[in-house]
Amino acid sequence: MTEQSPTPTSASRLPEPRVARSIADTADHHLEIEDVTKTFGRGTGRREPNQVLKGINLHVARGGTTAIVGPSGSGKTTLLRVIAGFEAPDTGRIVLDGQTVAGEAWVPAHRRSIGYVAQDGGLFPHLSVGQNVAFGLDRAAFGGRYRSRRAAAARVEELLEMVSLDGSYTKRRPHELSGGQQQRIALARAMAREPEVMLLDEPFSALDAGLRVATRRAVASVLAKAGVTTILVTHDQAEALSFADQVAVMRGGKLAQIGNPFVVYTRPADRATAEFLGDAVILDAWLEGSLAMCSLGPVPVRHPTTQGHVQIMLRPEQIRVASESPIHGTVLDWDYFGPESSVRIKLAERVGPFDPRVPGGGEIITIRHWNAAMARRGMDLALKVTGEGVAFPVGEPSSKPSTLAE
Ligand SMILES: Nc1ncnc2c1ncn2[C@@H]1O[C@H](COP(=O)(O)OP(=O)(O)OP(=O)(O)O)[C@@H](O)[C@H]1O
Repeated sequence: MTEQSPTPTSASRLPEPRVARSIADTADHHLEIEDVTKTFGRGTGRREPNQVLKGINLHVARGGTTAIVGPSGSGKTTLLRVIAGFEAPDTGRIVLDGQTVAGEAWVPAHRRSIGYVAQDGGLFPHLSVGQNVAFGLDRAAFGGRYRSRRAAAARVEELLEMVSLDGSYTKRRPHELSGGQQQRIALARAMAREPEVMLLDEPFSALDAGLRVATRRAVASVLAKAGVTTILVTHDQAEALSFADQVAVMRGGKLAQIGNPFVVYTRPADRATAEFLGDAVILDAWLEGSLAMCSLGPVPVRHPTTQGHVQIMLRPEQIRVASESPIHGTVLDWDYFGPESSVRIKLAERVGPFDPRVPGGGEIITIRHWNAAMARRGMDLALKVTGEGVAFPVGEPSSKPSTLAE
């Protein structure tokens, strides 16, 4: 099967997720989520019950950053709300700092030492910036440290400074601020209670590309300095990979893979995860030992779990244009993105007698190249693969709609 083959797409046909060991397994756990399930609409009204969380297991290391990434409707926000205590799980257990907060015991949201920043920031439009931040300040808490007006005002200024906004902002109203500034104030308000865990629910999604990166960096730096354990929910794979030291890929109410960003990107557990986390070149191959023979030549595979006929996955940046190589392809077309181009190439067809162990070639692949000038239609390119591929069993469903599958 080439990248162009139509592939089954319905979520129900996706394979059962395979959960890799988490890097948090060996760390000091701040948060443990064990076998958590949640169903909405059970026994109420005419709606069918909808099981949104189907047995979630996740360990979060103290002071670490975890990104939960997955397509829309996969249950990410529901999981955050269960962690925060806004929803109770049906089964399973949540342990926060060694204390069970959901399961055999129940600790309400306001007693969990968890901060929450929503997608739109959720600032009160009728209150000034200072009043919004002060709202998060529990003046009776911390032994009444901020009970006096002056102490509270000083603390508000300190919190604004923490998110790189000076005291002149206190009198402004939320509508007088940029989206990025509003998100930083929402973070300051959530930080006012000095939570040990911060939950961020797509807080950067409404910002434009440049502001998004800058705000994400600023927020990450504030949380890291304060040593707050952070969980970010996003459907943006690049954001998840760059923000977190642990990425949990969610699909259909389950975690398909948990691991550090490099591992989940370069060694995805299955084809759907591979395609969700970035562009993937998927080719038919014949695997013997740890070497897969495909139309791009022999490609090493790390820890193969199967042999014989497989599909091999490479990232486009692993396929380079070489000055000399026995592997050839012809440029079909390209998309220019400024710093690089996406180049579509038809691989040469193999000549010679049929052999099931040697792919026939002719697949269409997409690679990336920095030099737009080299991409001329009909041009012959010599290609070579760098690094290792990942082998999947033949016929593993794709996560892409068939109309988008290349
Ligand atoms: N309170 C609720 N009552 C009934 N159904 C709900 C409720 N909250 C969420 N759902 C359903 O649960 C499913 C998962 O929703 P959820 O918001 O957790 O997904 P998500 O992965 O965060 O999606 P998105 O990225 O679009 O925000 C959806 O089908 C949604 O309609």
